[in-house]
Amino acid sequence: MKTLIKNIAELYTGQQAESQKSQFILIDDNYIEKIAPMAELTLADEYDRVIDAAGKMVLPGLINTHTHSAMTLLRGYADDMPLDSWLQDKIWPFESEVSADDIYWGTALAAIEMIKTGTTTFSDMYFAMPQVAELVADSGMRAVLAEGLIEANDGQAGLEKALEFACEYNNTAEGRITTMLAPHAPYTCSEEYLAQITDLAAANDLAVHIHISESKKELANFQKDQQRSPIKFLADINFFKNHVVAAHCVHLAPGDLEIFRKNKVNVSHNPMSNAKLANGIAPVVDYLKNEINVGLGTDGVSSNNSLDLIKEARMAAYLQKIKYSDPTVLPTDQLLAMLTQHGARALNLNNVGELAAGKLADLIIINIDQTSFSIPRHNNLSNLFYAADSQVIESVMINGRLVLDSGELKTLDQEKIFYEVEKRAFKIADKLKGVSNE
Ligand SMILES: CSC[C@H]1O[C@@H](n2cnc3c(O)ncnc32)[C@H](O)[C@@H]1O
Ligand SMILES: [Zn+2]
Repeated sequence: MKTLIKNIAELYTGQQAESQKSQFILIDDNYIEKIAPMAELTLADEYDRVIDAAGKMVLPGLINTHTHSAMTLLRGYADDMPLDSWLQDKIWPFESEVSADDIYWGTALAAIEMIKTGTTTFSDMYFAMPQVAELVADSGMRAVLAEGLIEANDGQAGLEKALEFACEYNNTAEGRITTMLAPHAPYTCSEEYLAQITDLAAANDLAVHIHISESKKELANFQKDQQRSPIKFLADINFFKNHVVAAHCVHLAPGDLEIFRKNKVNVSHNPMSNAKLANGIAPVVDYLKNEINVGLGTDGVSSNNSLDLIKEARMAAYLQKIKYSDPTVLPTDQLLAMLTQHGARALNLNNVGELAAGKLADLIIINIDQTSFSIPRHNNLSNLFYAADSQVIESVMINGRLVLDSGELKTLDQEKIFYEVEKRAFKIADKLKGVSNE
């Protein structure tokens, strides 16, 4: 099937720094065949369906480099707490009651939210990955999936299962699913466990997704117990020999930046979660100055509490401007690059993050014509990042398929998903209330 997106008022391809006016995109099944000015559209450009993008801006689909999708089940369940007690007293007890089916439905709710806010790819570290993969297949989304490993809970059996999942599901769902290994953090996995994961990742050509240096306490505990930072500890065990996506990376010790630069570590910056849990503001400007690749992530919905990457980018810009007392840092073109090309690089995805002939057709169509946020149109990217809400996202195409068409979800049954999530989340919360009241 061939699709023509015509009359695009403003197009950001990611390949050219500047936007282009009045363009068309021709898509052949899941690949972009051609992008050119409308004046160059000829009868030779054949197509089966047309999307009229007059008054619309088209961007590459947005990429969430770090989340725990099914944590939608915990939205609003545990707020305003510090990381360690939030995890130990509220999140982990709740998660111990969550079933594989609950995770399917929680991920479905996440997919609704991601699609409606323009996310086409997400990187998930959570439990019950076969169910997450099923939802990804059903929803039409693109995802990088990894079974999260906490050594005390998962041990060797969990590691075997995670590896089996990664090998079996890599490149499935028409290529929309790729996989990684995901040790949770250096404070929940021992040196031996992390070394074993490092070797298994290398042997199976898998990238690794992990939380690192999220809180001040994590850095202080490591320095007390190990006389080195978590990043130096990981470097010492050769953890960075694989492609690594490191979430958070808020607190660095001297030398850590150089370790990241030398080893080409990819940082997933999660400003909303870092702010809400009061973990601090990551030194993103320093990462960028050192040519360290930075993508954006939302983290899970219990520490955010949404999956909206436009909001995330806005928060990233504001916090970096404050941290460095410099309003020029993280301008809107940089935000877009972090959400698209840099995110794709972080996730080891070569064919998304940019719009060009030969790339996969993952894109979003934004209304810049009839929303108050979009007028006046001095600068549409500025309006998107500094003014808009997700209402401006009109259509979302993933792998050449419209999953949101003029505001209508095409792959997911929203009513059923809302019902299932509400029912399942309350059931777990009620059970835990019973336990703590006894
Ligand atoms: C082993 S699956 C992932 C695991 O991580 C937990 N989690 C969610 N957010 C954070 C965070 O900000 N720091 C550390 N761990 C986090 C999640 O609840 C799962 O248990
Ligand atoms: Zn996380």
